[in-house]
Formats: sequence, structure tokens, C-alpha cells
Amino acid sequence: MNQTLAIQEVIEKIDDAVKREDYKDPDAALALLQSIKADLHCFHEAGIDFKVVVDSLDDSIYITDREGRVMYVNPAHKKNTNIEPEEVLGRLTSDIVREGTLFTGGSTLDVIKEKKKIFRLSTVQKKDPPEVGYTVGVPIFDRNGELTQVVVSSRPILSLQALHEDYGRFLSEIDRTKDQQHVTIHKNAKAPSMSADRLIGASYSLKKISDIIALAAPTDATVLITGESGVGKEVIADEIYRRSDRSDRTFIKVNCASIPANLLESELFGYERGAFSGANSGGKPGLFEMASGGTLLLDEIGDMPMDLQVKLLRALQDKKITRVGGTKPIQLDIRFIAATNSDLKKKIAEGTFRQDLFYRLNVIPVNIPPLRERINDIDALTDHFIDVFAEKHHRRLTLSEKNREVFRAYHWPGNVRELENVVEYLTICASGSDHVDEETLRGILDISQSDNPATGTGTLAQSVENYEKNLIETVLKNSKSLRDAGARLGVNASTISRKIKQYGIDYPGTK
Ligand SMILES: Nc1ncnc2c1ncn2[C@@H]1O[C@H](COP(=O)(O)OP(=O)(O)OP(=O)(O)O)[C@@H](O)[C@H]1O
Repeated sequence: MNQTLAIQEVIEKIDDAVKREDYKDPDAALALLQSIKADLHCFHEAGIDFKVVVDSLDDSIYITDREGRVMYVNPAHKKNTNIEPEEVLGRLTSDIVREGTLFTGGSTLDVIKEKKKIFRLSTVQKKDPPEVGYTVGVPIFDRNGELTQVVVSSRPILSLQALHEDYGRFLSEIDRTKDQQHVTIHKNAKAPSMSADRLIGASYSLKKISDIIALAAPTDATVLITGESGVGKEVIADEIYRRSDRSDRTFIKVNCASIPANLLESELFGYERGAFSGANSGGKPGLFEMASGGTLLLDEIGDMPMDLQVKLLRALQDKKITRVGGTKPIQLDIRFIAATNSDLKKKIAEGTFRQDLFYRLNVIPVNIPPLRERINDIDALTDHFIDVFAEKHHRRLTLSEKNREVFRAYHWPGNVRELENVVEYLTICASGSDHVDEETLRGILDISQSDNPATGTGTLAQSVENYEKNLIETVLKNSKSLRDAGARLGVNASTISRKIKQYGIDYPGTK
């Protein structure tokens, strides 16, 4: 039990006994004394001097009464803020914040107002230059539910930034080790190259998708899989292939966005001898020919150039293609699956995607909702990834119920891929205890979108802008593209591009 609360309970116990005049009844008085002795014994047994503990913490601790009058600050508070204890002790936090010479922001006043735990930024004005801190204010209540004290712990936001950078480095490391190929060829569904990932989830949407797959997979009907980046489109395509009658034949996956537009046509359709200079003189079959008899996944179909869309439409309609520079039609027998994270209807309206191609592809539409709309999948996927990474890294991550609540409440801009990365990172960097501390979680999740916006003075706003600028610069350094940086920060590429201009960040091609 919290020691302050426990002492307060003993005091209240004595007050109640005095009110009831227990001392007039020897039995009641004895019972009271025995109960107090038991309480004191508990403190003694615990053997922990909580003041020594708080004084040894590296985080700043700032404790006020219910009005916000400062009762205590620990030595780390002075070390981290340059504020002498006598400058704040006995003073009202509202006065200190209003004056604005020691610090601004912070969570004390909001905890008093809202009577719940609050996360806020605070700017230490006594530091030169002023330094932004990340504060967590917690209310303490008596047993009647009345607020008695507020305890605020804080640390410089740079420590969170360091954590974020560490996580950014981890992500680029993963990217580097991932297969960077634009085309993947699987000989059959049991080939070692096929990912072992199966469709995990407990949500109603995933169950519906699973039902559609069960019905559509054994047919040759074209499937169009849509959904944000990282929702699991490729996993669904794999599942369709596994459950299809073509699972013992070739499955080719081609990423239409990563192959340069001028090469995509010859990659897909192949070319005849001497079709263009530099090409293999004997001609080359394209991916359509190579996939014939099997399945072809056209990933990122929304990024296919318009002129190729016409050719693709013809191939789908006629089930025939002609190599670049060739005249002889080649018969195809392909099961097509297309996937995209673009809004194809919007692209049609903008004139960058052909409507007739859309209808050709959209025979069996499968839309995968973002993870934040499939909260029931989060626990199942988390457990799945904990198992996967326990096996890979020989250590097991344990999450508390509170950690899981943070997971369920988070908006997962990078969807399942982000959840997978977070679980891998925590397995490596934060396993070995029965929970992950909340600060570590907030450090690697996208805190810029947290539900605790900074309450701000001009200086605070400026500091937050600085933080945002630094964070974007750091993430850009570790990213392959604006889109990649956007995905890491949970915003789209155009937001990153706008911020680059707004903050004058030096990034090639944006000036
Ligand atoms: N339902 C799921 N069950 C198990 N693993 C999943 C599930 N959904 C996604 N994943 C995992 O999440 C990661 C991202 O999934 P995937 O590559 O299929 O997403 P995507 O929608 O194709 O992304 P992008 O549009 O960026 O290519 C993969 O490692 C995949 O194994």
C-alpha cells in the first residue's frame, strides 16, 4: 500500500475512534491499539524508507497538496531543472506557472482540475535554453475519494527522443535485413520461401474476410485486396494462394511501385530479341509468361502507369499478351490477385486510374480495415508476435494488462507491421520484467499523436515545434523515402513534405 495513504488511514482510524469515544470502552480501546500496532508493524516489516527511495530517483518528483501548494521536491528536481527547492516550496503552482520564470506547463493544475492521471509537457524556463520535459501527474485520494495530493514525476523530453531515435535505428536495421526484391517467386505453397505467417485475428471483419477467402480461393476469380499499408494485404494474398487449386504451382509477386516505370512493361510482358538496345539479345519472357499456370500478385497496382494499365486490361480481357517488340500473341492461364493501399475510386476521379481496369480487377473485393478499427485483433496478433519473437530471440516479452490497454487505445498508423516491429523491439530491449514501463511504450509509439496535447504558452509551442522538427529530421535520415518516413511517424508523405517546407529542413528534391 502507498505509505502516505497508509499513514493517513491510521490517522483517520484514530480520529474515528476518538469520535466514537472508543477510549471509554477498554475492549474497543485495546482493539484499536492492536490494529494500530499491526499497521505500524507492516511499515516496519516492509523495511523500505520511501523518502530515501524518492530522493534517489533519477526522475524529478514534485508533490503538492490539493490546492497545488508545493510540499516537496526531490534532489533530482533541482539537478534536472536548476530550480532551488526554496524557490518553489510552500508556493502555489498556479502562481509559479503564471509568473513563468521557473517553469510553464506541467500537469499539476490539470490533475487538480480533472482528478485523474495526466501526461503533459512542461518547459523549464530556468534552463538556458529552456528545456522541455515530459511530466506525468498522479492524484492521491483519501478513502472518501477526496483529492489530498498531486505527485508529478518528470524527465527531459530528450530522453524520449533518444528512445525514439533508438527505435528509428532499429526499424532501418530491420528494413536493411528485409528482402528488398521487387519480384518474389514461389514454386509452390510449401516452398521454404513462402512466409509462415498465417492469418491471425479474432475480429468480426477478419472472420468475414476469412469466409470470403474460403469461398473465393478455390475459384480463378480475380481478387482486389485494398487497405492501408501494413494491414496484411500480402498475408491475405498468400492465404488465397495456399487455399487455391493452384497452390502446387508458381506464385509470383510483383511490386508495381518499386520497379521503375520504363522497366515495368518489359518485366511484365517480356521482350523479343532486339526490342531495345541493352536488352538481352535473345529476348526474355516476362512475369506474365512465368506465372502462367499459376498465380500473379500485382502489388501496389494503384501506382501502375496509365499506358501500362491499358495493356494490363487487354491481358485480363483476352487472356493473351504480346511481348514488347513482338507480334505473336501468347496465351495465358493466370489467377490474378491485385493489392493496393491507394484509394482507387479517388484515383479514377483524378484520372490516374482506369475505371474499366478497376471493374476488371474488382471481381472479389477484399477490404482490410486498419488495425485501429479491429481492436479485437490486437491481443491475438500481439500474442502471436510474442511467440514468433520469443523463438527468434530466445527471450519472451511479458506485457501487463495496462500495457495491453495502451496497445488497444493506440491508433497504429503503421498497422500490423508497426505492431510487429514494436513487439520485436520490446522483446529485444524490454523483456525480462513482468511489464513494460509506460514511458518506454510512449517513447516508441507515436507520441506526437498522443491523447495528451501540450497546453501551451508561446515558448512551449516553440519547443514542441523544435521537437517536431528534430524528430522529422532524424526519421528522414533513417528513411528511404518521404513515404517511408511518413509511415514511421504515422502521417502521409504529403504531411512530411509540408513539414519539410514549413521548417526549412534540408531534404533533396523538396526545395
Ligand atoms: N492477420 C495477420 N496475421 C498475421 N500476421 C499479419 C497479419 N496481418 C499482417 N501481418 C504481418 O504484418 C506485416 C505486414 O503485413 P503485409 O506485408 O501483408 O501488409 P501489407 O498490407 O501488404 O503492407 P504494404 O501495403 O505496406 O505492402 C507482415 O509481417 C505480416 O506477416
